[in-house]
Amino acid sequence: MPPETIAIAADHAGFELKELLKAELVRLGFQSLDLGTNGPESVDYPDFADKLAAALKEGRAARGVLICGTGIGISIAANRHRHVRAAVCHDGTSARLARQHNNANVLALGARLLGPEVAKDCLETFLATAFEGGERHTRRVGKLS
Ligand SMILES: O=C(CO)[C@H](O)[C@H](O)[C@H](O)COP(=O)(O)O
Repeated sequence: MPPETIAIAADHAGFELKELLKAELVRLGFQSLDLGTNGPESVDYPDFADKLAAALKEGRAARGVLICGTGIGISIAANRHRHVRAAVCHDGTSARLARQHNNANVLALGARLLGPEVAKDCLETFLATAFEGGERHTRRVGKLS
């Protein structure tokens, strides 16, 4: 079976962490779909959230990672798309619960807030954790869309 493709995008604040997490994705056995930005020049995070939302909608990836300075702006932008459930995570626990309870399909990270090891832990946990399902979580997630 081919490796699962994970879409990844960032603004200028998240560019460096995106590069690091791309390598981490390969180490974890995934393939990355890099949607930019491709350098440290200032860009607007909504543009990259929109690119990732489009990739998910078109089936080019089922899950994604978005990075800006705090994870906040880019997650707000991504969550304007009905098919996106983007969760800003700060540690392994929030990443695990974002999957188990919220069935989040996008991990949002703040590159100016997290060290590389914590960011890698968020990524690995997010990708390894399944939605818990069950009546209450399924009902609540259903109400989101
Ligand atoms: O949207 C944000 C704040 O929630 C992100 O952290 C952005 O990356 C940040 O606003 C970019 O700031 P800059 O001063 O333009 O580098």
